[in-house]
Amino acid sequence: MESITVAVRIRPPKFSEMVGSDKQRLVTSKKDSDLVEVKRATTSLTGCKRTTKDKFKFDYVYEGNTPQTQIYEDLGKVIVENAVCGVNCCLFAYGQTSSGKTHTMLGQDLFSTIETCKNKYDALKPLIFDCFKPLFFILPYDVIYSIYEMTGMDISNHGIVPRVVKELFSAIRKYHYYSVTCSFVEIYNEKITNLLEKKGSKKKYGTLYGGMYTIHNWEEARELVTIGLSNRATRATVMNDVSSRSHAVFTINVKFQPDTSSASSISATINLVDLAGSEQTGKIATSLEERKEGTSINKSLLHLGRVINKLADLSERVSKMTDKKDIEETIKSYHIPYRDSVLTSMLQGTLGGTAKTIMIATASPTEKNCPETLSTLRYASRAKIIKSSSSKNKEEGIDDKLRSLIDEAITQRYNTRKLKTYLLNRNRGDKYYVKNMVDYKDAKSLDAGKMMKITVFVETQSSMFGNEQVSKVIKRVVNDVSSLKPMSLDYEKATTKVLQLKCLNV
Ligand SMILES: Nc1ncnc2c1ncn2[C@@H]1O[C@H](COP(=O)(O)OP(=O)(O)OP(=O)(O)O)[C@@H](O)[C@H]1O
Repeated sequence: MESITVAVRIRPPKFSEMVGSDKQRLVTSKKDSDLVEVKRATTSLTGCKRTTKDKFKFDYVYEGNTPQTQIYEDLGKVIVENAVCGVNCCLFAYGQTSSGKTHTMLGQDLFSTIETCKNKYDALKPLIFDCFKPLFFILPYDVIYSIYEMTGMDISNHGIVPRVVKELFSAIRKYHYYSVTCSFVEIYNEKITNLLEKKGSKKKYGTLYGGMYTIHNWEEARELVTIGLSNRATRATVMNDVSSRSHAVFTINVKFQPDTSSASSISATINLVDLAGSEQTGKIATSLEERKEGTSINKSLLHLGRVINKLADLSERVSKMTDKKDIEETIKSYHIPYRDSVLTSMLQGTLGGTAKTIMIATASPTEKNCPETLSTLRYASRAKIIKSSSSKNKEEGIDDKLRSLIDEAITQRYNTRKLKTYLLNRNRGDKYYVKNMVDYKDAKSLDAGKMMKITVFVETQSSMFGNEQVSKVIKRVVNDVSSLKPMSLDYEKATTKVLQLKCLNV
């Protein structure tokens, strides 16, 4: 059993923090050290003023100038490596508002930012501490762009999410069969919203099935992330001009067949989470609505904390046991309250246990934020106790795959038949036409693409089945679908006509 990985990233001080009265930096980490030290002024019971030092030890501690590439190399790469071995993963960023969570998880697509901002200062604000900064203020964009293209340097400033997806595709591209689906949702006031489907977003890539978008390459994923980010609930607060007021969860399901000669496939789920700010409500809320929002954020972070505490408690108990049976039984009977909040229900299966879990605690370096920083570091220390033993998801054998295809085929066949009946009866008058169409609205869910996939799968792999009954079912479905093909054009026309009739209130 290993502890979950916990890293701390201290954001560089902002300009205002360097020149104002708040300039004293209290969070320090010695170079190449895994220690964070928080110095704070306290007053003893006798009234003496003194400086207290709180020390915390983590797996990684990053200071302000650590580049995004380094964070990815240490924390993101592990996620990809585990996922391609079939291990579920979760990486989440926790910290107060404006401490750098979104910067770490999503970062900025520098060139598209320059395109949209058309303002050097705004576009380059996030790069203020980058060593490339002087160049941007002297040279025009296109010259800079060409220099970076020529040198192949990665200055995209992308965060962990786009880098993980990019590397994931490079890792699985070599396999004969693979599928990647993703979703990007936000949890705001305990409600889940699909960030890829909100009004105004132009869905250019991917096909939606069961709430997940199928993506074929990293450019498609990048497009989806951009759409999602533009739909996210943000608001200017006293501490951050574009504060994220929701938890954003980017989920990737990956499935691939590593070996063409074997029929089994490997699958894994990755949850990448940018949590909403963990500060006390009073610190940034100025209106009733903001207070309500802050309370909801705090509540769900509290539930996450509870789950973390329970997982840590379970790990402590289990570490004292030696008998394998006792350990198994304790784990089985121990209740972890995942269902108490939307966030923890979503993360169940990728937090602790057999999953690879990584937490990045982000912190501000200034004195003013000292109480919040201490609270973040304490939360992170608690998470450090959680033990997990990453293990692979069960490989899906040919039987499982076949079973799910048959279930799918049977549903499709049912819909096909309904559609067929409808098409044959459609000449019986307009009223019947509409009623019938409503009755048979399920038929609309007939997915030609999916039937095609099943047919190809059956045709190419039928020799493997060796099961007469199974072959029969699949053959019947294939026949049904092909008999429907000539009618499908009519079906399109029929749908349009029904819509027209409905508008006329027939
Ligand atoms: N490591 C860093 N290097 C350079 N700039 C950073 C870094 N971390 C954060 N920033 C900048 O600080 C500002 C606030 O960061 P960010 O929006 O990521 O905070 P946050 O924790 O997500 O805040 P909120 O919870 O309010 O959304 C942004 O302008 C961001 O670009």
